[in-house]
Amino acid sequence: MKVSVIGSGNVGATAVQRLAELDIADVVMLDIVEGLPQGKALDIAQAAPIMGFNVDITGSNDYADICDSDIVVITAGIARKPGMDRNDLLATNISITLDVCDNIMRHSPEAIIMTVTNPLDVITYASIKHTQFDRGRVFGMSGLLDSGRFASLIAKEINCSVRDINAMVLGGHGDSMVPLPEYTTVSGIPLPELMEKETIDRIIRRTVNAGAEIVGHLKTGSAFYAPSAAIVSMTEAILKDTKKIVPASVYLNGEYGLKDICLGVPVKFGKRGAEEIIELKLTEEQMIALHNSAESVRMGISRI
Ligand SMILES: NC(=O)C1=CN([C@@H]2O[C@H](COP(=O)(O)OP(=O)(O)OC[C@H]3O[C@@H](n4cnc5c(N)ncnc54)[C@H](O)[C@@H]3O)[C@@H](O)[C@H]2O)C=CC1
Ligand SMILES: O=C([O-])CC(=O)C(=O)O
Repeated sequence: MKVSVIGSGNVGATAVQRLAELDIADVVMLDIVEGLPQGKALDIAQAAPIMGFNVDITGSNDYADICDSDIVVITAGIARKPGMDRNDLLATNISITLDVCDNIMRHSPEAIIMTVTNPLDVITYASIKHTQFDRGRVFGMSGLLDSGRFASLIAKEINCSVRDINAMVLGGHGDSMVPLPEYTTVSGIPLPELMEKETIDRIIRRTVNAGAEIVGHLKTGSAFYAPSAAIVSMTEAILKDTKKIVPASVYLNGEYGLKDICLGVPVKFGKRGAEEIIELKLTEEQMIALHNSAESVRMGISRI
């Protein structure tokens, strides 16, 4: 098995470290900056004897090295700084992404593509249109991260183990995301049975703002530990064909009443990538929120 990660910055390099420690695939890390992926790859490889993993880690500036990848993860691009919206990254990141897609088509045309670069849903849409790959082979990491944040905040609030929580956040990876308390459970108990609406609303507001909250602390960039964890969880589901269901940004073709857009919905992941979209029964209010989120993604799409 082989996974290539494009972009060796905070998200890319941390994802490579986590992937290496998982010990299930050789990893190529690539960046436009000379020396950066080579140095980080060497550093990670030299942790292998200490941590006990045994996969090859290659750092490169040459796309020939990504040949025959099972999965290519795109993290190349700029990250936001305080005061910026994810959409402010679009102009720069779209041209980077399309260049990366051209190189994937040339050097690893059979690969599954996981996009991470922001604004996530617009970048995923552009990647699908540009590559013309089957929609199961191009999808974005977003909802698993947002659900992880929701779950972490719930666990803190009720003082329980994060392991007992299954959270569900749909919609675009931005301010319009749609956390679903009714589909979020603690040991099988739906959240609204455990918490007052005001408490849930407060946690939802913090979940929606979680990326910006971290940008506000870091000042120089955005989150990467939880994002890389989500990348690796989805990668593992594909490589091991586990059929894990998590929310992710996929191309919708009528599901949830939406067409020709990428948006976060529950997806089953296996060896063919995004193998199946799960259609949840939503209340009218939830459906309106999802469609409003789609509208804000469409505004980004109209700019490409
Ligand atoms: N989908 C999600 O949930 C998340 C998305 N992100 C996004 O991921 C992206 C990366 O974030 P970070 O790693 O923190 O940024 P970073 O600035 O630490 O790393 C980005 C890397 O991309 C490289 N790069 C730029 N242009 C390139 C090109 N043409 N080819 C190859 N490499 C290129 C840069 O040299 C840099 O090393 C950002 O757009 C950020 O907004 C970050 C966290 C979560
Ligand atoms: O906030 C950002 O810009 C990075 C990101 O998408 C996240 O951490 O959710």
